[in-house]
Amino acid sequence: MIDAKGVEVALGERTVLSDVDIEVRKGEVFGLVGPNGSGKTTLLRTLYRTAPLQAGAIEVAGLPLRTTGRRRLAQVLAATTQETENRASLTVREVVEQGRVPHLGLLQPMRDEDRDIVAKALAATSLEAEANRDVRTLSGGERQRVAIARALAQRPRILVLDEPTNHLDLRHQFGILDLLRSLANDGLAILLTLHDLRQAVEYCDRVAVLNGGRIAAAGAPADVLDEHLLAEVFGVRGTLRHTDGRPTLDLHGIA
Ligand SMILES: Nc1ncnc2c1ncn2[C@@H]1O[C@H](COP(=O)(O)OP(=O)(O)OP(=O)(O)O)[C@@H](O)[C@H]1O
Repeated sequence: MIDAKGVEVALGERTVLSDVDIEVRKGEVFGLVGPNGSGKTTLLRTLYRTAPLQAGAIEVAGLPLRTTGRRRLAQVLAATTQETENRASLTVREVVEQGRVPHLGLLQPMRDEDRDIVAKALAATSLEAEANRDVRTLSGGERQRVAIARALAQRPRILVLDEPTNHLDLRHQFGILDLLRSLANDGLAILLTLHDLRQAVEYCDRVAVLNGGRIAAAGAPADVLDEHLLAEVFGVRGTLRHTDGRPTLDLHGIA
């Protein structure tokens, strides 16, 4: 669903990503992890084209990113960014309805099926009770869920999320991760950045570790996030365990 090869990105004078390959498949939750400044957000930004691709090639749902139109791209790929700030006076429902825009003709009003999709996106993110509130009055966590609801309303094949658990209390973190898991089980390809390596181990089918703009390792989290890599890349001590056949990560502090 996402096939990136040899991605190189420079911002200003700095080369921020070099020789990055990733492949995200239908039905999987793929985590991008790495220390601060390692290039995670930049890699996501290349996908929605707010960071320039100097070299390499990216295909999304079989479409070459360089030559695909904005609207066509938005029909297959939806993204939530760290900037969930909304300055206009819109209700939660109106923001989520924006997700339908790539599927409607110019000036075409919302159809019943669009309203139904919006209602489902609001329900999936537990926002039904907030639907008529002005988004500017919401907490950071509530806005995060609005951004996810808008992306879901786009009915994409690929969902890209930059730190979707940021600002969320623990219950809503697990709620969102469970939701993403079930969306992947239904066939969506999900690419997300995460800082919490324990969540990456528990929720991601595969991860890629970015370090200094390069892929340091990629694969199943239990194969990748070993003691050596945790110390080398993240500077922490950690141990992987298997409980009831599922991997979990214990972190013990600074290496
Ligand atoms: N517009 C820019 N101009 C120059 N350098 C930039 C620009 N944007 C980001 N960078 C640099 O690119 C590098 C990668 O940044 P990026 O935001 O992709 O990292 P990240 O892994 O998402 O970090 P974090 O975990 O802190 O969110 C950093 O060193 C950052 O300072």
